[in-house]
Amino acid sequence: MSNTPILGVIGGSGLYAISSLKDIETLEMNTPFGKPSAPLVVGTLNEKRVAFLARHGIGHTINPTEVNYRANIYAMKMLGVPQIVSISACGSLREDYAPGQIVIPDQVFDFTRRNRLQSFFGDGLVVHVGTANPYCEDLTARVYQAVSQTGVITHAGGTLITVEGPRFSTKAESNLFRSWGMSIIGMTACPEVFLAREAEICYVTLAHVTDYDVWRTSTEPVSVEMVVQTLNNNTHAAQQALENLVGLLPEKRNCGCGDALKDTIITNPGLIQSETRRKVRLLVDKYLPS
Ligand SMILES: CSC[C@H]1O[C@H](OP(=O)(O)O)[C@H](O)[C@@H]1O
Ligand SMILES: Nc1ncnc2[nH]cnc12
Repeated sequence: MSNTPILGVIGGSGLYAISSLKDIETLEMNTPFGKPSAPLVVGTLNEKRVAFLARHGIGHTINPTEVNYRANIYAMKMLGVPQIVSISACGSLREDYAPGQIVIPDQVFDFTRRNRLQSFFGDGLVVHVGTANPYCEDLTARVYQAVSQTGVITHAGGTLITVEGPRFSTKAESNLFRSWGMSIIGMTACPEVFLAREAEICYVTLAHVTDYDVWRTSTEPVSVEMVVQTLNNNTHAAQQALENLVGLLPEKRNCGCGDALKDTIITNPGLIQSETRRKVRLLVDKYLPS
């Protein structure tokens, strides 16, 4: 078996480890963008190597604004991970997406405010990556199949709005997001999904619906207790879905994610500083003259 992980899993609130991983290696990593949220844990799941990372750190010490999203995605890239599933706790902005169910969104809306670092590039290297369809459609189909097999009610599609947090929304905000057609709400999808695209890694969010946010008059407003309680009832389903998913992953990707940076570099290669290039070598070397 190759030691290169076939799948990366970024676990969010309530998912700090994959209990069924075997033959584990724990890797303290460093990247040109700093340290990831926690050591990466590589282990075997259903006969395939999988890399796991706890987004908020062990013991949940890092809030959504403070997560070093660039280091987390770059660390996955350094391991050679071709596809990532993000597990995320989300509020529902629709009546028919109920707590306890799972949503696989197909769009995101970035409503973050605190200037989260959105790109690996800059410093004299200008890159404009396409994000019209931010989620990998091939991986989405497989994740949907894997989750459906668990028996949990699963919804394909919907727009995930990312708010800055760490506070939950006001009723005015929640109702506005509903009027905009948003389906679910979280605090971490952006910029993670965009950085995965720049790293040419397929990316999908598996969203656990944990609450109805604050808009629904007949329901208590979201609280941490509510989120944790719903997640605790659902952790087993997420782990089972991951086990199913590794059995459904292709040996070779057939989507376009692996070439996402093709024709996106607009800077004259002769003007790129060697220090800048060195930092993102893993991402751009195949597109630049040596
Ligand atoms: C604990 S409630 C709010 C918190 O939960 C979600 O985290 P993640 O997306 O990492 O599962 C949400 O985005 C907030 O960060
Ligand atoms: N209602 C909510 N708003 C933002 N992030 C969340 N994570 C879980 N529920 C949430």
